[in-house]
Amino acid sequence: MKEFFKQYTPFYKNYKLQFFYAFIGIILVAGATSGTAYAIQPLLDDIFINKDEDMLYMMPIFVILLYTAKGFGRYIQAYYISFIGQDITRIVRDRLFAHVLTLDMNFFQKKHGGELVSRIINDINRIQSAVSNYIAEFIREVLTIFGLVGLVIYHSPELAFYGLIVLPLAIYPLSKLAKRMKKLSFKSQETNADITTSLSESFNNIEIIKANSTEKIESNKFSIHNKNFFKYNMKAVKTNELTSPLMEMIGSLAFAAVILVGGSKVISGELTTGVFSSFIAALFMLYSPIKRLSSLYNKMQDALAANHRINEMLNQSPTILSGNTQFPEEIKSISFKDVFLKYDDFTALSNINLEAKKGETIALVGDSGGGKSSLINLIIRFYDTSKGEVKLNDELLNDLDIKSLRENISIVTQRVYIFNDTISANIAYGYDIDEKRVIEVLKQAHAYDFIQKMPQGINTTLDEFGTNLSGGQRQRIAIARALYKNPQILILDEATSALDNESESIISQVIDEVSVDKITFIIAHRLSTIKNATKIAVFKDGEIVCMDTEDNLLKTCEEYKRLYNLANM
Ligand SMILES: Nc1ncnc2c1ncn2[C@@H]1O[C@H](COP(=O)(O)OP(=O)(O)OP(=O)(O)O)[C@@H](O)[C@H]1O
Repeated sequence: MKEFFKQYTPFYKNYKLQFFYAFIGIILVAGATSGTAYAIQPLLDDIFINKDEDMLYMMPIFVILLYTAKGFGRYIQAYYISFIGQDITRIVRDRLFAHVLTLDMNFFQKKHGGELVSRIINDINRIQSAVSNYIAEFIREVLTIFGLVGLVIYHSPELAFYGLIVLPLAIYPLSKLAKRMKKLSFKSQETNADITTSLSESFNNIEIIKANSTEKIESNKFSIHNKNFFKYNMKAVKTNELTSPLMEMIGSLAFAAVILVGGSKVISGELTTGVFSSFIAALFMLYSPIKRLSSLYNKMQDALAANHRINEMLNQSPTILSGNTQFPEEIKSISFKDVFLKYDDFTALSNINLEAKKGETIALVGDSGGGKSSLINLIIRFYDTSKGEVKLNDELLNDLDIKSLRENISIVTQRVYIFNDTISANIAYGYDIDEKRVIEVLKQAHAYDFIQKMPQGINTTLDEFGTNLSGGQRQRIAIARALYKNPQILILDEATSALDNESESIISQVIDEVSVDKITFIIAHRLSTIKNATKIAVFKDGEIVCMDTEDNLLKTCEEYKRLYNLANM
């Protein structure tokens, strides 16, 4: 808990004014609560017993003022405290998202999107009350307790002793309950993340689910997570709701003692009825803030668990670090020397030696899982080599500024990413929109014809998954996007797989034309796409087993011949 506040206290200095207003509200509420208990004494003694008429007119005004002050206090406290809580969570959520985006590809490959969504939305919501409301409630309840304790002691120190003596008895069971709450909060949050993960997985794979009629299986899987969530929430309710009856039972012991001792004092005339009633009222009122404090402590456990998970992510730092050298004006070559790549313990690439020069197109072929995409992962620095070096001109790739490296690389993969925005914004993604250039690259990618026919041409809005486009049209958009920034390295990973033969050969021609001043890497299963490549690297089990032109490979490389024959069967 200490750590939690250490982490969030620095935020508070930006909200001095809001805290000031909230504090006034808190004082009004705490003061008015004690005032209400106090008012019972003159009400009974002066009005009912002494028949004081002045009091009869003053008391109603006093009560109205008291409740008005309390209502006003509660309102401004609630408003300003919420403001602080909402604003801090907004900032933490922004920070967390920005931080997560800087993490390695490896992180995203291991974490489910749904889990990340759950942390950024649900976990941060959970800390919102803790950074604001709980603090305010804590201060308010403590002040109220002080006010009421002061009042009971003022009325009768002896009775106060009997009324308050049982309080320490409550500490042990309450702390047990709090510990249990902490454990349950963790569980409940984990199962909540499972639910989000399961949902996002299902919606992302809806095509496969429908095509295989697995709706029932998926909804059953979801039900299990949902049931677990229910189970832990109910356990938490069971624990949390025990606080109140427990406090009341312990409290009843105190009341019994007070009635016995206080009642006999009233009978013997030592205490007036008014003082005794005011005392009892204050004691009654006292138990409710104490109860609230302990349930606050339990709720705080939930926030601590969420914060622990948030910190887990905030404490992760990227291992793919940027160098300082800007990407060269002109690329001359990229070379791999004795390169190895491991994903955790699995060696995906070994002994890679390859050099590509400006103007060359290198094709990467081989069976699935051979390591082709892994080589691309190294060029764009989604991963770093485990051994060996990759150089661009004479500069180590790792010494280059990552942003400038990626600005000079365009990659088109089989999976096309479309953003919910206009076609021109999709093409110029990350750069200013130059409509002339957008049209130029759309023409190069043979996409302009179908886009012209759309209602608003290049200003037509695409939906997030590009569902208003065919697979081939989406790929052309992706190719146009890759060409837009005129990269020095162009990577096409199965980029033309969704195109028909005719379109593919047209696009291949375009790529041949644009690649004269670049280094181009092409991964393609359709070998017709790569026949013009400068050289073809044949991958098998993470190694390049042959590398040459197609003609030579057909003469010398058994593995290529096998692939070639397979493709032409
Ligand atoms: N992020 C990763 N973590 C762990 N293993 C991985 C990861 N990415 C790839 N692999 C493994 O590395 C090996 C090479 O994968 P890679 O994607 O480079 O093959 P590929 O030749 O591009 O295959 P395909 O033609 O199917 O795209 C495979 O066995 C794959 O399971």
